[in-house]
Amino acid sequence: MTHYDLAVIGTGSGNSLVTPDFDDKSVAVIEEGTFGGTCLNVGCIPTKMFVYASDVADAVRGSGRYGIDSTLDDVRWLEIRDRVFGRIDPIAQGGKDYRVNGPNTTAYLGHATFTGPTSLTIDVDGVPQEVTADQIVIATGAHSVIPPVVAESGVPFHTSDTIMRIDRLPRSLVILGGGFIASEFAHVFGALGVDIRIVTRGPAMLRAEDEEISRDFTQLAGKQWELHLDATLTGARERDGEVVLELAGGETVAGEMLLVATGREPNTARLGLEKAGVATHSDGRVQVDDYGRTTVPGVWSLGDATSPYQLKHVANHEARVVAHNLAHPDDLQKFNHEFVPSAVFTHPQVSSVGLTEAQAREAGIDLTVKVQRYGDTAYGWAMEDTTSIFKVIADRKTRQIVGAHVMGPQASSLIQPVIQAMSFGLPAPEMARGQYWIHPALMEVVENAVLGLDFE
Ligand SMILES: Cc1cc2nc3c(=O)[nH]c(=O)nc-3n(C[C@H](O)[C@H](O)[C@H](O)COP(=O)(O)OP(=O)(O)OC[C@H]3O[C@@H](n4cnc5c(N)ncnc54)[C@H](O)[C@@H]3O)c2cc1C
Ligand SMILES: NC(=O)c1ccc[n+]([C@@H]2O[C@H](COP(=O)([O-])OP(=O)(O)OC[C@H]3O[C@@H](n4cnc5c(N)ncnc54)[C@H](O)[C@@H]3O)[C@@H](O)[C@H]2O)c1
Repeated sequence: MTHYDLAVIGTGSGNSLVTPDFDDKSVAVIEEGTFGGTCLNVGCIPTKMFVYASDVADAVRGSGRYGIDSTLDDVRWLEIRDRVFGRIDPIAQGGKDYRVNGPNTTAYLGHATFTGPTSLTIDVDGVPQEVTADQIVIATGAHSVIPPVVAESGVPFHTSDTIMRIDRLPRSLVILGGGFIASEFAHVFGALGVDIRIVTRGPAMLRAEDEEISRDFTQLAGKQWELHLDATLTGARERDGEVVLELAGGETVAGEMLLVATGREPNTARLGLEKAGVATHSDGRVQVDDYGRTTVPGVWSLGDATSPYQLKHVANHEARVVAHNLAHPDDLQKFNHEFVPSAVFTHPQVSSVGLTEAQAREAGIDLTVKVQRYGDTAYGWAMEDTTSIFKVIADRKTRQIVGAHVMGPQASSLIQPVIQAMSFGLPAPEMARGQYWIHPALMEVVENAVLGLDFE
């Protein structure tokens, strides 16, 4: 039995908990998979590197609009893939080496399970290692949910963990799901020439977004990809080297490969939380208070293991707060989840922060709403844009922006000034008038959106 000041389970955002505050302390860092966790290895970073390549392919295809003739001659998939992982894999390996050989940390490469409130057993290649710690952090992330119909059918399928490493592009890809991961991979593979067939149970894509954005995005998605909305999956089988999904009503959708993107659930089921007394929500997320404390003193949690957001910037924020709190028990900081933005790096990009229009109406806010079309600004003319929108929603009484929802090029960047205004309580008129906006930058879309709010 080895005792530590701190034990961290999971090396995604958990890896950043070993701050200089722990320089003279002993820390166990435990990882059963690839060092660096989801975002680095199978999430944000590789997906966005692929998205960039796919954006370039789309730009080539679309160049005729500007009087430039070009043809997309070839897509060298293996080079695209190896550019991504040639960059990422050494970072994961370097991170692991640093924890294995670095100062004051001991790396345990195996699956951790609680045996009591302050004790863990770690299965390292079949050999149990017993560890106790004054403080333990559960930063175990989440994994893809596989609907039983798919799991029990025995058909081969990919998840986001495996699809990026395939050896050749399929002719066609069936994607089950219509959320973040489905939309991003539809763009990645669709732009590289794969026929995309999306099967999702809802009536629209990206249903968690503002209704107008979800509706407009679904329309554009339908022009790029084959969409099967309102689908109930009843069976799955293989036929002539293809995977066939069977839907209620008798329709079938077939493709050379299947990607399952039907949500992610927290990695808490095989953690022995009941032995520690750590309580979870009904969906498996670890229960924490505003400081990241679980129901057991000395046990903390952060990121996808506990958060409803499942976003890397949230996991990183929570890690910063927990890192502080671990070392400063008399000066605890709170998580700040007030204005959590998100972006979907699909085609076109989508981003959002704050309340949707429907949520704001439901909250009884006296609203002013402006939908600014990119195409009605100078830069939008340069882009020949006809579909992109920046929607901003404000409270007429307080003059504060309560939400923004964007669909179009650079949506993930354009939304940032609104996030800033909301976070620092800057009223919309001051935001619009109190600073210069570079003319004729694309950012004028934001300026005009905020100027268009009606506070009379
Ligand atoms: C395809 C995809 C794209 C994404 N893109 C974005 C994006 O663009 N922007 C964004 O903000 N978010 C994105 N996300 C979400 C983001 O990746 C996650 O929110 C974030 O990585 C969660 O970090 P974490 O530290 O909580 O968990 P993770 O990074 O998942 O780390 C948890 C670690 O714990 C380990 N572990 C689990 N259980 C145990 C155990 N019992 N013992 C030992 N080790 C264990 C796991 O192996 C894992 O390495 C994406 C996710 C996916 C899947
Ligand atoms: N850019 C980003 O920030 C980014 C990118 C990828 C993933 N993520 C994170 O990962 C999380 C998980 O992504 P996701 O796309 O798997 O989940 P999601 O919750 O975004 O979407 C799941 C989709 O699957 C559909 N679905 C669920 N069960 C189904 C079934 N049985 N048959 C057909 N359709 C079904 C849902 O209706 C929904 O459209 C996201 O919520 C997000 O937080 C973030």
